[in-house]
Amino acid sequence: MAEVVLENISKSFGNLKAVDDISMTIPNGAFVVLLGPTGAGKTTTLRLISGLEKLDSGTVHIAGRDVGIDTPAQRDVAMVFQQYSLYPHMTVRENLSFPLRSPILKTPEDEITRKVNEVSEILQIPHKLDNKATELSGGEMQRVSIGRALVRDPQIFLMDEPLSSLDAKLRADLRVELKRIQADLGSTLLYVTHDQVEAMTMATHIGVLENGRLVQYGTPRDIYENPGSVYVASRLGLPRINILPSGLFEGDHKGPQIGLRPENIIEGEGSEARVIRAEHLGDQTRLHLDLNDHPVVTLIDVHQDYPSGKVIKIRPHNPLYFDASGARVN
Ligand SMILES: Nc1ncnc2c1ncn2[C@@H]1O[C@H](COP(=O)(O)OP(=O)(O)OP(=O)(O)O)[C@@H](O)[C@H]1O
Repeated sequence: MAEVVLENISKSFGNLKAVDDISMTIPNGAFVVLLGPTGAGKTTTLRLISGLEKLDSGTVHIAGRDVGIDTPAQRDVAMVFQQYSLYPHMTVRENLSFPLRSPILKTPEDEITRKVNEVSEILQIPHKLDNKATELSGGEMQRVSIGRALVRDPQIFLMDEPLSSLDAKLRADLRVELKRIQADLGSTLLYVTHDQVEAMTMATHIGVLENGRLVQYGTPRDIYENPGSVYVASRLGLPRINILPSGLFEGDHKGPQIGLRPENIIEGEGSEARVIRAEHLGDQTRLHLDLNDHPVVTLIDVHQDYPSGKVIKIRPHNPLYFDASGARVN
């Protein structure tokens, strides 16, 4: 496992800057999550590190070595894609063994058997080991794809939404397993996801991408509590942070836009808001409000009754402030 350092890396497709001057260090043993909407440049960043895509400019160092001219195989990275990439004519066991049989690794047979069995247990597919890859469901194929990476001991794992095609229960199980494996082995991992829960629970660091640029890089807590912009603040937190004109609330304000997460809204005093509806999600209840023609979403006590049309009062508590362009000001 190794530290990976990106220095000023860029990649364009025609006129489009898919990755725009990104510099970041992925520390040895870190679990780094890249967050950003579709098209932000997450997959291209992974492909540049793996060598599947060629850099326009900048450098990638893996374990202190510039890998600029190395092939993907020479870089010794293990990549898991969103779409499964298995050998269809091979069994699950053969698919999982394949990476270990490379002439470079020369893994002994008993070691291959041990690794394949261990990984199939983790991924809950030991009963499918002798099935052909074509005889698996989509979720099973995806687990075998993850397994093909996990049997190896690469410099870095690069994973592109590896859990997105799985059902909620399996996703939750594998989230815990992946984090455990990474922590046990001290693996270095760069992981792309749209799923906030995955990002908050697994990451040691989060990098937020916007139009090919890295706009913030820090711990999950830092990104949540100290976002540098409306854009970053909107990446984490469910329901999403409410961004409103500050003038909707009385008092002095540090900027023209106020950012309110549910924990920043105090009920019972302040500005009047009308209840649109309460959404009962089981473990939480979301309250949709209309505040002077601005929608506001917050959380309320599960047991309280909020009929539509009821008027309540709300006021900010320790809010975030942003300027007109969306940059943080407090
Ligand atoms: N081979 C390519 N040729 C042309 N344009 C490309 C190519 N690969 C990516 N792009 C463009 O580069 C931009 C970044 O794409 P990328 O796949 O890195 O985004 P992403 O953040 O991973 O998005 P998603 O969440 O949808 O996977 C997009 O606008 C995409 O259309």
